[in-house]
Amino acid sequence: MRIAVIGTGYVGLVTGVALSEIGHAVTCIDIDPKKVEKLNHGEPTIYEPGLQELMLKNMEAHRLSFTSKHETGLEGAQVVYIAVGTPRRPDGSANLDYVEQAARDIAGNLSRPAIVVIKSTVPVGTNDHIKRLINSAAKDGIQVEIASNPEFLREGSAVEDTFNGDRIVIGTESPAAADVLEEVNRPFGIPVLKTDLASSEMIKYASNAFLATKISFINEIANICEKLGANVDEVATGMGMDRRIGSSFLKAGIGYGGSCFPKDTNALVQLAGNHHHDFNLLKSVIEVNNHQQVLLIEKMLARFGSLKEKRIAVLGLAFKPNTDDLRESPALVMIPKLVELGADVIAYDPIAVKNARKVLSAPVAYTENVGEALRGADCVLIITDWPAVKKMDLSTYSRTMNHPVVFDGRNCYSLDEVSRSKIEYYSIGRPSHIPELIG
Ligand SMILES: NC(=O)c1ccc[n+]([C@@H]2O[C@H](COP(=O)([O-])OP(=O)(O)OC[C@H]3O[C@@H](n4cnc5c(N)ncnc54)[C@H](O)[C@@H]3O)[C@@H](O)[C@H]2O)c1
Ligand SMILES: O=c1ccn([C@@H]2O[C@H](COP(=O)(O)OP(=O)(O)O[C@H]3O[C@H](CO)[C@@H](O)[C@H](O)[C@H]3O)[C@@H](O)[C@H]2O)c(=O)[nH]1
Repeated sequence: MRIAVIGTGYVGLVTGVALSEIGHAVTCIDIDPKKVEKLNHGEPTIYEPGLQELMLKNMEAHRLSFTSKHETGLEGAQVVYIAVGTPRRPDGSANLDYVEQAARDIAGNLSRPAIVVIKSTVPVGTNDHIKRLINSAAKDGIQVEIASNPEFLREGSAVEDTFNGDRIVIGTESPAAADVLEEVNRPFGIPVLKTDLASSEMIKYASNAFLATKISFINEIANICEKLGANVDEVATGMGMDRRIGSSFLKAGIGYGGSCFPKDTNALVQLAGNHHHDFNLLKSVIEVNNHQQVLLIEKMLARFGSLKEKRIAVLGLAFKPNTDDLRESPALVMIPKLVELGADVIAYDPIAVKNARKVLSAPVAYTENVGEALRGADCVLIITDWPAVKKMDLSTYSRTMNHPVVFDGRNCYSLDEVSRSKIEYYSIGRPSHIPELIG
């Protein structure tokens, strides 16, 4: 099948690479010529384990190419994926400007009838709107069918998720279009759910909202555990053993970040509100998450009285490990707050420092070496559960820091291990550890 993918962000690039890997001829189009130039040199524009090898393999096999010209990329395409951004507007709703522009680009350049597949996360009704937009503006009256095919990959494990997903959702108006897309995806060997457009669009928002709800739920349980002396990790393990509940997304911490959960939960609240439904449950999920991001700073203030001139080592900037993405990372809320409180911050991340320099204006020192961050620090704040942090021997803290006081936003260490160490330790939803003789 001849396929065009519009957008080479996370979703567009991984989709394009994966579709070429299963044998399709794919051209990825991006309006950013710098991205296209990099891609044409075999360099992915995102950090994603396993992506570059697959990309190079399929470029060499002439199944995968990149262009900044819609006319070239759309030439002969039978299926066109839209995978452009749908960022949050100030009121929380999804901004559809990029999707609409992609639709106009398709209308102006398509050379044959095609199925247009929206992979971007879009509010219910968008597929319908985009189909009308393309068909009313179509060059030479060329008409398209529309399909919703939401993406469920996670950053940091995008390649793995794409080839081992739980389901592929295909929403269409016509069974014929659904059959074509089922055929396109057949080599993945993943169960396909064929449904209508609106339900498909809703499955994406409902899935992200549900996962975010699980996280805020366990974070609230964590906050109660702290008051009662229980250990949230034990509680989550016990809950997760019930197959009706499931063990995933029950890891308590400083809250969810990333380019999707914050944006999509807000968009769903807004979408419901537009149709006179007050989505109170989801509003609370968002509120709990926002509060969770500052709770550890409150604990730091309770411990030290003031953070003025305290040297704080922040471990992790990315919103989760295995990505250099900082979009909606708790670091973007917590670091400026620490600086505002007068702290002297040195931030460690193995791969996200370059991106942090672009988006964090607070005066912060950066390092890609965890030891350098710890040297002479008065306390540590763990924001991302990077393997290098999780694997660290706890004696490193007591050997290198001024005072080994650790505020762990990701529950990286077992309390057993901590109790045998000399560190003073505060985590989420678990008893603190305060050894004797710490200043
Ligand atoms: N990032 C994720 O992990 C993830 C996972 C699932 C779903 N999604 C959804 O997928 C969509 C894309 O997300 P992303 O993170 O890949 O976005 P992104 O912003 O990283 O990338 C979008 C790309 O599209 C390009 N673009 C914009 N308009 C264009 C046009 N008219 N023609 C060609 N290129 C154009 C941009 O230059 C950019 O490179 C969003 O709706 C998002 O919610 C994202
Ligand atoms: O038990 C957990 C699980 C996750 N998180 C946090 O939640 C955020 C999101 O994590 P994750 O879901 O792993 O990453 P994303 O790449 O944002 O993926 C989510 O968002 C994507 C975009 O819509 C979807 O495609 C994925 O299915 C969905 O998992 C991160 O800050 C994690 O630290 C927790 O705090 N506790």
